[in-house]
Amino acid sequence: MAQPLVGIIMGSRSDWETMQACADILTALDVTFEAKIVSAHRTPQRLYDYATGAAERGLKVIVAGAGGAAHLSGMAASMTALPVLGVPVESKALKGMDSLLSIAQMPGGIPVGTLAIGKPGAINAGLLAAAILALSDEALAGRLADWRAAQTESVAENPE
Ligand SMILES: Nc1c(C(=O)O)ncn1[C@@H]1O[C@H](COP(=O)(O)O)[C@@H](O)[C@H]1O
Repeated sequence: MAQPLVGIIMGSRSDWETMQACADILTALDVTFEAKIVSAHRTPQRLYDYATGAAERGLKVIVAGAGGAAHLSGMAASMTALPVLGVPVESKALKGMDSLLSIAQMPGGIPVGTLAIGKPGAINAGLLAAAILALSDEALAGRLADWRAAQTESVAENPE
């Protein structure tokens, strides 16, 4: 199996429905990734092992999706120098506002690149991870440019 460059982690299996959109984009762009359930709250040792070992294992970007009190991305970012992108998963009680604020409002010094709530955020996390990797991968930069051109092409000018 090819070396994964992006690590998609999520706090619960219930987040997969959202985070699959990130995986789909990476697949479309031919970017290797892995997807794991890792929780700061429920599996703290798994998170510690994952984050501290990520760079050594060859990952280049981590995308972390979680909902509610979403500590996953911030805690991951505290333990690795890799870029961490946070996807606020929509929560039932507060529609993802809790997830968004707990991911975005990091203290200065430990950044998490925060995306939009839900699937749009998961899609954009995939695109942003690809854009980061494309800085040092010309072929991927070309695939990303093609993807964007196809998207532009698909937008009709007239509403009917
Ligand atoms: N926010 C976190 C973390 C974390 O931040 O580490 N671990 C699980 N969770 C979140 O709890 C929500 C409900 O989880 P369940 O559906 O398993 O009850 C999920 O959206 C998950 O991301």
